[in-house]
Amino acid sequence: MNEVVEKNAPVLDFSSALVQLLRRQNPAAPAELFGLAAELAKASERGDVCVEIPAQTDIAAWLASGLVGEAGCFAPLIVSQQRLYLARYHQYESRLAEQLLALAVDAVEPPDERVLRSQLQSLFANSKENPDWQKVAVAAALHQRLTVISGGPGTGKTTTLVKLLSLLQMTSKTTLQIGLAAPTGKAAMRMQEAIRKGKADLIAQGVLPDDIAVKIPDVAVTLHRLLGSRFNSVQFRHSAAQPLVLDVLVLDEASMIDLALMSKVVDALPPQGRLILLGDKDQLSSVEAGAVMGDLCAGAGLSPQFAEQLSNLTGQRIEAGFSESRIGDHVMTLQKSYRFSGVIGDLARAINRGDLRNLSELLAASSQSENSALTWYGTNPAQYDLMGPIMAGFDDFFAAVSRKACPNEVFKAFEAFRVLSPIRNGAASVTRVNAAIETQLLKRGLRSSDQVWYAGRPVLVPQNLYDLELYNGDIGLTLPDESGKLWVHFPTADGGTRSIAPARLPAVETAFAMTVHKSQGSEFGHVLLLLPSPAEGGSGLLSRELVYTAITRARSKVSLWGEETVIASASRKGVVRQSGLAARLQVGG
Ligand SMILES: Nc1ncnc2c1ncn2[C@@H]1O[C@H](COP(=O)(O)OP(=O)(O)OP(=O)(O)O)[C@@H](O)[C@H]1O
Repeated sequence: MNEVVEKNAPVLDFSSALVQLLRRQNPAAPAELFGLAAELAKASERGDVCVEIPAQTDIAAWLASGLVGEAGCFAPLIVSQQRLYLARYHQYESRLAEQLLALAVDAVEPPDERVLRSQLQSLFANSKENPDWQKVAVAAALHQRLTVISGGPGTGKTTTLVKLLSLLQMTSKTTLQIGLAAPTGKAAMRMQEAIRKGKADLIAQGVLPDDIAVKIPDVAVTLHRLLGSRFNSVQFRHSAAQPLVLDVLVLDEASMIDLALMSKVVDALPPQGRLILLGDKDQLSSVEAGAVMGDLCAGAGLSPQFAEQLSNLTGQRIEAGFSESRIGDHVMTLQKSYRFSGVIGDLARAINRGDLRNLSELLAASSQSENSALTWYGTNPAQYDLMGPIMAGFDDFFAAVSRKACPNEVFKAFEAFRVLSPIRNGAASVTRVNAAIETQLLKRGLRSSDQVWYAGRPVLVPQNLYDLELYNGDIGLTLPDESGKLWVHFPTADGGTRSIAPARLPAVETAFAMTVHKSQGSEFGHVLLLLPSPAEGGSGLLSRELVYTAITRARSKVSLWGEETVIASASRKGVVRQSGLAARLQVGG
């Protein structure tokens, strides 16, 4: 009988399920506690790590209920620093903060300052910046176990990394084992391509000797692969008990790494291992809970002693900053973009700063000519039939599919253009655009109406599929073999592709258009960004970080579809994720 009741019971959302569980444990607990627990569950699904507890709350009564404990207690909910946490998030956050602070104070063998000064001089001989923050970041990292390098697109994070790794190898008595990883397959692939290019550039400039270059790896893996994911388990093979066998771990696209994963990576770092994080603190936070990169960079500034040491090493005047953070000396921000000198960079900056006047001028000056780097469909966006520009954007891709070009070539053509939207459903959404494109393909005879799989169907993997070694966000392209049989090709780390039968991929989504969140860690030649108005249901999701992230995915062209008021209000709205990590890293935290 019980079984029947269970089977027919409605499926509860997380919030109701949590409250039900807590009520079962102690029905007499304070009503406000159940209320805030429900809010906490909902907030955690939005990406918050905790919620603030109202000032007048009788926390003693909550603790007496047995449902809430203080740090270190065994209870479903934890109260800490006037915040309420789900126990596991509290564990991740407090442990990560402790480990980062320990890494920050842990000394490394200091390099010979005289030698380092001359090595920096030769590596940055062509530098025209003063101060050159790339040089400062390298000089700082040589003295640290923990270094965070934040910078917008094209600010030279990878270039800086290659110089840093070469100096680490040059100054080490033994060859250092260096691991390179990124949160998604796409990001790992981009990381290794950028490192290969960075190495080649430095070799060509004559500042990276061949014997050092070979000691800098140029193969990057996903974080899940690095840590050793296990089938059906959230635990990894590598942890504090079985640390990674590495001297230096570099993580790219750190803004995409959520609290739980970051905590597990740092856990798996071996004693004496160095951690270097690269990312852009202004981008969207991770899909899962936390805002780790933003929290690590919050309130950071250089201490007077370290600023002076860096001034001596770099021969440049480095100002100390007022730091609220205990890891302020470990956070380096690269300022100058070497990629975006034109309108895309200006637009990204205007959005980031909420500079509405500049934004308005840039939009007004945009043109709808093919060659313009910024096209704006803004005056009454609904009047535009976007299918023309969208299909034109995929012209080269469809041509490559039709002439049965090799998978790598088809991938290259696909990377040239992408439609991005903040929303999955509704007008101007990912689903709507993908369906409209598939209708066009039907009209052009490139697929038949009953065909889910067709030559040229791009697909996105929406979750980790460990048995297939595919990860959330991976993109595959459906292409026929010589006999006409369809296979889905995925890029591999060695620059090739591997193919999987469509039948093994039941849950994938068509990916001509994708959400801005899923586009993180990728880059496309031309991005067409759809920004739905409040009436179209998109405004709640729009934020400065989202528009900035979307725009900076574009290498050479951005097409923007949305009213100026929508873009302006997004750029005024920063996303604040509730988290206690920044506070734990703060002076006195
Ligand atoms: N100091 C510099 N002087 C001149 N060009 C530079 C400098 N630093 C980087 N670049 C060039 O700028 C481009 C972007 O550099 P890099 O790939 O290192 O940036 P990034 O911040 O890693 O970019 P991404 O946004 O892709 O993560 C490269 O072509 C690189 O050669």
